[in-house]
Amino acid sequence: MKTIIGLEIHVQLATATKLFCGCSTDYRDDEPNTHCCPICLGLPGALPRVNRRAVEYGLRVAKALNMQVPEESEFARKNYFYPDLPKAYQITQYDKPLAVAGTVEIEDDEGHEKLVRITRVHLEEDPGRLVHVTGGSKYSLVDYNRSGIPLLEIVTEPDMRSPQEARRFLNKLRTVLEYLGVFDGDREGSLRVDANISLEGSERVEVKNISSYKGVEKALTFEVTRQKNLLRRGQKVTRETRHFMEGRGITTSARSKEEEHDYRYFPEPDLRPLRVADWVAAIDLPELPVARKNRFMAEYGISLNHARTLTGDPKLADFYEEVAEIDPVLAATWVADTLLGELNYRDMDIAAVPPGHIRELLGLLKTETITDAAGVQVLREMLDACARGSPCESPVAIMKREGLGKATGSEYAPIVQGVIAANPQAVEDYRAGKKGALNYLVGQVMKETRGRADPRELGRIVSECIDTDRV
Ligand SMILES: Nc1ncnc2c1ncn2[C@@H]1O[C@H](COP(=O)(O)OP(=O)(O)OP(=O)(O)O)[C@@H](O)[C@H]1O
Ligand SMILES: [Mg+2]
Ligand SMILES: [Mg+2]
Repeated sequence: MKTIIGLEIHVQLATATKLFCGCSTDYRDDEPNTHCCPICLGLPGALPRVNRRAVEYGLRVAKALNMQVPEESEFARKNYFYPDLPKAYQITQYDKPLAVAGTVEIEDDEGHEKLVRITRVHLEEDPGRLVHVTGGSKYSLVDYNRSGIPLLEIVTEPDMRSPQEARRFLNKLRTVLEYLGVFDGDREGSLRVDANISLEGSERVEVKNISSYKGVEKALTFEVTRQKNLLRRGQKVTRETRHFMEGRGITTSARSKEEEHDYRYFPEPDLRPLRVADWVAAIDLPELPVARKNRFMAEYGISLNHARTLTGDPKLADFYEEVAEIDPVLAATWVADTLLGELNYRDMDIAAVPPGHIRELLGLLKTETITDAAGVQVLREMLDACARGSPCESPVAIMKREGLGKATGSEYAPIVQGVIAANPQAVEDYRAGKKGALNYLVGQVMKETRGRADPRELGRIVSECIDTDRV
């Protein structure tokens, strides 16, 4: 049974001020209702003016998603009565959106490239936020700091065929938005998704307001199972809106289609239509993820996997380019595999790592001043210090302090002798032709030298020692 998924994504645009007034959007640590004015409070007689930057950001997204920008687009009033909306209508766009008909390339479940069509993008204002007081209170509080924050709603065609595809689409979209610099992914609630899902031939269900990618994938996976079970039992899927309960990983019915509001949309009389089609041509886009990935492979000679990982986040890609010079392939392995793994383990951001230090470490590795194993130890020491907020010690300093420089032959000759003497069985096995025995002996020496010996060199020396012994 074919699964059909379409998404509506609300992106919070990272402008300094709100969509229709000059109130600051940076209210994160501030008291409720301190970023408001007559316009975003919807007081009678207040008139909105469109934030030029928000329109520009919308157009950047439109251009990056290969969309068409019509000659004219228009704001509309969406009427509903709820305390988060002081005007009793939301200013949004309805039948004349900012842009239409785009595409995003993703990988399907078989690993092939496929296009997800974008139906439209439009600008709208965020409503306020209701705060429900716990403990059986008879009232709720409302905070209008968020009221009027610019949102870009991106609507896709129902082109995704599995919850995993939906997740990959969102990842891709998020990367593009970060490259465009129109969106601050670290801000809570900066991307909220309504996920529509149906099984071929049945009604669709809309799961509203999911605030994480994992949440979208989980909610959709739950819905696939729920809807299949209904059909298996001979029941029907009803057209309805559902909520996702993040904690329990399930969706629950919110309202059926018949209970939907009639929003009585009409053109916003206080704002003139936007005529911005010409503006699009003048917008310069930065290099986007696909182009950057291809350039990384061509320019630095690195693998597709490394290029994908490194360009998946613009900050990481910039970081890589800052340290790539000495040896691009070595740098790709260390940044994409080792460093990223160590950062994830510590829940650290790449921004906390000084590129100069990684360049220095790569230099030590390249000149074989330290071994890979000792390099990892140096890196860990360094990141632990950064994570504690201590000054970030340089790799050379750590290497010297900890004595992690590559061991010289004369330094580990006695250790090799000791290991050979202590493991006669392994020596015997090696002589009998077992390759694994040599690796074991080398491992023992590595352990005693704390990874400071070069394993290849060591292999040669250990086997030489055993062979000489024999004579
Ligand atoms: N059969 C379907 N199965 C799954 N998704 C679908 C199906 N048909 C349409 N969709 C998706 O549902 C979404 C339709 O959103 P649209 O805004 O047009 O309508 P709506 O959900 O009724 O309106 P709104 O949510 O704005 O009140 C799109 O993302 C589209 O891809
Ligand atoms: Mg919808
Ligand atoms: Mg909508």
